[in-house]
Amino acid sequence: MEGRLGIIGAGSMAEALLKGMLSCKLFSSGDVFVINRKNDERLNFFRENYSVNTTRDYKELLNGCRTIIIAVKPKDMGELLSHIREYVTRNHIIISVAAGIDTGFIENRLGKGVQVVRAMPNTSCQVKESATAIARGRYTGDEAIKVAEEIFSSVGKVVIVEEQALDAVTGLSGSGPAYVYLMLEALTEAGIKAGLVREISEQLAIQTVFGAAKMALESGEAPVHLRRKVTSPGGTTMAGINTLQQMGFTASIMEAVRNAAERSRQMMMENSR
Ligand SMILES: NC(=O)C1=CN([C@@H]2O[C@H](COP(=O)(O)OP(=O)(O)OC[C@H]3O[C@@H](n4cnc5c(N)ncnc54)[C@H](O)[C@@H]3O)[C@@H](O)[C@H]2O)C=CC1
Ligand SMILES: O=C(O)[C@@H]1CCC=N1
Repeated sequence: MEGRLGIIGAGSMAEALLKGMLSCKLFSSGDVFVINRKNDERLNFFRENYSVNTTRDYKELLNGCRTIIIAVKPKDMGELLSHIREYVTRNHIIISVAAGIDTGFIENRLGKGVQVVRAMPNTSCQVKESATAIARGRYTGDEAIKVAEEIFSSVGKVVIVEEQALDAVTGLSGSGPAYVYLMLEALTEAGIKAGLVREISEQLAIQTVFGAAKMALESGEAPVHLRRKVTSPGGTTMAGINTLQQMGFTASIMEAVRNAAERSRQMMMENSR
């Protein structure tokens, strides 16, 4: 991609994204500038491991890069925006991945009709398998959306949605990898309890989730049909599924996504105070 990329916040999300983008050569490391707050260790780590440029100067970052990814925690957004406000122009493309921070919050604090894209990727960016949704702000042009789409397409799949959908996206696919990891932990422990050694149990659990996801993606069949194919009447799967449903599996997942989406909405309220 042409031009330089600035990344604000050198945390786990920034690292996952950077790894994915560099590995598919969307940007060369020399064209990436990273800044982090009061944490030179993290900047050293980024410089040493990814050969990117690092800076402690917001002005240098904003003057040198047109596209900026903001990956700080939601609670730090207000303070950060006050630091960069004077250096941001309408030519910049500001892409925020912060959960529960809407484009209006960013636009109000940056002023001048700045182009903002709100994105919700997940940590699978690192292996180029993120599920990302992006939404445009009030002043965001088509080209800015294209740039964001290209960035997140390089690290997985992208959907473009209206901003009001982003709390739901956050509850489903932003947080979703953690639900799947929890399931992997549980499957592994269950396998051990049923008589397997840890290494074998974990390997089988991970491959099973991977294979099921791949089938759902590639077979063209709906998950409900795929599930029925595994479930023989009176067989082992039915015994397992019946237990899952009796213990509230579907209800738990519905409630988990609802609560996470609600938390995203709450975070907006907390941060706008
Ligand atoms: N971790 C995840 O799975 C996902 C996280 N996100 C969002 O990504 C954002 C970052 O999350 P993580 O990487 O997990 O957090 P993190 O805590 O690992 O990283 C945030 C980094 O931002 C730095 N920072 C804070 N204020 C700053 C400032 N004013 N200037 C420069 N750097 C500053 C911190 O020092 C820290 O290194 C959050 O807003 C989160 O909602 C979005 C999707 C998934
Ligand atoms: O837990 C969080 O708040 C962030 C946003 C989505 C995934 N992790």
